[in-house]
Amino acid sequence: MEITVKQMYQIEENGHQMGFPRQLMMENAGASMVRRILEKFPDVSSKRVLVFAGLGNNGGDALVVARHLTGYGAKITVVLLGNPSDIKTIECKTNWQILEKMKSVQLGFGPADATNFDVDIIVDGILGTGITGQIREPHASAIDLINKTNAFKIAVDVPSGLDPDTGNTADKYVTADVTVTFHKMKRGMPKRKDLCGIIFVEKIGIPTEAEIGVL
Ligand SMILES: NC(=O)C1=CN([C@@H]2O[C@H](COP(=O)(O)OP(=O)(O)OC[C@H]3O[C@@H](n4cnc5c(N)ncnc54)[C@H](O)[C@@H]3O)[C@@H](O)[C@H]2O)[C@H](O)CC1
Ligand SMILES: [K+]
Repeated sequence: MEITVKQMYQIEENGHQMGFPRQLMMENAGASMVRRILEKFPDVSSKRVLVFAGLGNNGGDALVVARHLTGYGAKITVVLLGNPSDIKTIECKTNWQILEKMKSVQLGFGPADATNFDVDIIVDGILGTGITGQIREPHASAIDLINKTNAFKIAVDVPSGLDPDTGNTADKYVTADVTVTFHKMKRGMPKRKDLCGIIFVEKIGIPTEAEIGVL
């Protein structure tokens, strides 16, 4: 079954109201991505990983991926696309503040902090279901950078720049090798495997009753 962005946000809110907080949804989302990364790269401890994080919860998911991957010995660089003080959500900010305390993770603050980096894996946590309109800077430059590399690209929830409802793209968009989308397939994704790559749908612990009245 495929759902709309509006339905996803309603389900997320219902889950939160039932007592399953967004912070845990985010943790489960990031952990589910790491499982898929480990499937593809059992030797991830020898890999250099570049994580792009936007200022919303798509970025928050990516910060969780970064933290979990350090536990497997991967060399992690996280590039936040903006000022930490501009992070939009408490869930994303909480994860950023943890990374700030982790010497094992290199932190950057814009695409310029990522250019001299020969990476094996890129995590696209720039934009997810909260995308609106044409891509603004520095997100646009980050997307260009991602597409220029021949690193393995895995998208958080949606390839950044793809409209999850329609499958249309903004002026810039990530072409991913794999997309891990959460809870249920988003309506506009199956027809855009050219951008999503292989799509995995991962449950993140939201009670199914959160769908009552929505689906
Ligand atoms: N649905 C769930 O159960 C869960 C979803 N998770 C993740 O959360 C994102 C959605 O997060 P949200 O904060 O609502 O939006 P985004 O992070 O996708 O984007 C908002 C962020 O991006 C900026 N922005 C929007 N449009 C543009 C643009 N055209 N150019 C530049 N910047 C743009 C906006 O200003 C905000 O800063 C979902 O995709 C999942 O990944 C939860 O973490 C887990 C549960
Ligand atoms: K994304």
